[in-house]
Amino acid sequence: MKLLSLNKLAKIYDENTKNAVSALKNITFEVNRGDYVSIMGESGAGKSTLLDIIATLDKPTSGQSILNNQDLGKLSKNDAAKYRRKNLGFVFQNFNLLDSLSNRDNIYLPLVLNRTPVSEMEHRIEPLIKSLNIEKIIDRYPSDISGGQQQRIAIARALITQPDLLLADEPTGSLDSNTSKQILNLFNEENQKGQTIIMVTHSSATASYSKRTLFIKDGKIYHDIYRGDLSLEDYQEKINNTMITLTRGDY
Ligand SMILES: Nc1ncnc2c1ncn2[C@@H]1O[C@H](COP(=O)(O)OP(=O)(O)OP(=O)(O)O)[C@@H](O)[C@H]1O
Repeated sequence: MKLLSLNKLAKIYDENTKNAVSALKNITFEVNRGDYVSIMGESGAGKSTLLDIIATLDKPTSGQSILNNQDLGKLSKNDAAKYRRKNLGFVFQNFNLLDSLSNRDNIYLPLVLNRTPVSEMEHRIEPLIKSLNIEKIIDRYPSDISGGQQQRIAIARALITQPDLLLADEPTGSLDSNTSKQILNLFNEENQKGQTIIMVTHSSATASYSKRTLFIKDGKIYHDIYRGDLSLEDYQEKINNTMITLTRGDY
């Protein structure tokens, strides 16, 4: 079932000035519920711009981004903030946890902002504590735990609102390769439980954990590949080969 549709999406920064940058051009694709899509491309290709538009942090110059029948470009700033808190979860490269709050309170934060009753917050955090293996650190503070543990707390914070869509921007960019694998395995577990995920990454190893990889080049979709029955290694090789042809196309 379709969750997200991008229709002929374009973004021009500083339109009608001599500094105009055409960051996205005619982007059209759909994401189904339960999909796990990674977005790859060289620096400056338009990945962050695309993620910002899907995240309702920015608006397209033309075209539409429709999530669950809601045209995101039509939301006012206030409504976009409410929509984000209710329907989207975010995981960032640098975790973005608040040091002044305990890990538990960091996880509760989006629910506090949504005025969720305490009993409901306690009910929702329990399965996350178990599945993300954060029992031992839940009442400590972000500055007292490792990067991988901080990312687990950040994932719990993103999932506690039970978002339609989890958006991740280089979620393993600050982690060593073993810890990255653990975090990516957690994403896979959540995806197997039905969580839809879109993840921006520079790393083919990271992208190989997803079910589908979209390649962006110069603001356009260059390629769209599916893992299908491929092993992690074979899928990573396919992603690497696509990145090589994408890069070579410059010359
Ligand atoms: N706020 C802005 N104002 C003007 N131009 C911008 C702005 N943000 C991005 N751009 C330009 O839009 C294009 C796409 O940038 P974007 O940040 O989306 O690329 P990216 O693929 O995410 O790159 P990276 O991998 O380096 O983060 C680039 O040419 C960039 O310079």
